[in-house]
Amino acid sequence: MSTLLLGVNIDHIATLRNARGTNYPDPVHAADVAERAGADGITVHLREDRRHIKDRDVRILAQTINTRLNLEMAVTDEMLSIAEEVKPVFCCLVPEKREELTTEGGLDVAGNLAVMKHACERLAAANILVSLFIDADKKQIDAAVECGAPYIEIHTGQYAEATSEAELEEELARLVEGIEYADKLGLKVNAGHGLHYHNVKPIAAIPQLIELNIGHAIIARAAFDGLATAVADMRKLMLEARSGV
Ligand SMILES: CC(=O)[C@@H](O)[C@H](O)COP(=O)(O)O
Ligand SMILES: NCC(=O)COP(=O)(O)O
Repeated sequence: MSTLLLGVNIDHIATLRNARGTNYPDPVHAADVAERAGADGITVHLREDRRHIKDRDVRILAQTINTRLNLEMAVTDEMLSIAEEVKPVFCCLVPEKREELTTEGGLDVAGNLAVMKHACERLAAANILVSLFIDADKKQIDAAVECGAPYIEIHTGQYAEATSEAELEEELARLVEGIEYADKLGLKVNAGHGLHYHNVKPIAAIPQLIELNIGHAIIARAAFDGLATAVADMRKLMLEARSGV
């Protein structure tokens, strides 16, 4: 069975820094520690309101990390221009609402086909690998194919928020069905949002998945155990699930 990659989202290192307006903790330092602990990639979400990651972080990370930068961003002209200039390896296009606490769902690619197609073409022309953050919904998966995006990231938020065993099973089944469908259509499939140490294994065991992007839980665990341990422990759980442990 193929391996499963871990992209570590370091947004909330920036949240902590910005809480006091200091220059520490620095996401650039966090990326280095995460990479040395086994992260396969670094993910940051440059929100339009710059509530955590700042432009400076993205620019320095693009020049300093040793793995792959995955820049999450809204589909706006401003963000597309930043991506074209900074040239991360991956750009994950995500929906964004100014007032949301965190990302609440997947993109409506099917309902905004022309805009999404144009964004995918702009990024592809800049040699950036595009990923569309969508729900495990066949209509959205078909639309991602139509846009020519090589990757999708399946939103696992509803699975993470399930409040009963039955709901969890139902959400997992929905994710598996969508991931299998996307894989059959030739999309490369990642997943993420709300994954933590106690819910990651069933997702990590889905064989078609290439990478999981995980942030909040790892940064929260890092406050007690240190970032290197938090990354290594998450990676261990993912790889155990992949090898059937
Ligand atoms: C797109 C996605 O699922 C998340 O990575 C998102 O970036 C989380 O945003 P916050 O880090 O602001 O919660
Ligand atoms: N795209 C998902 C991501 O980067 C991390 O989300 P979370 O683990 O912070 O919820």
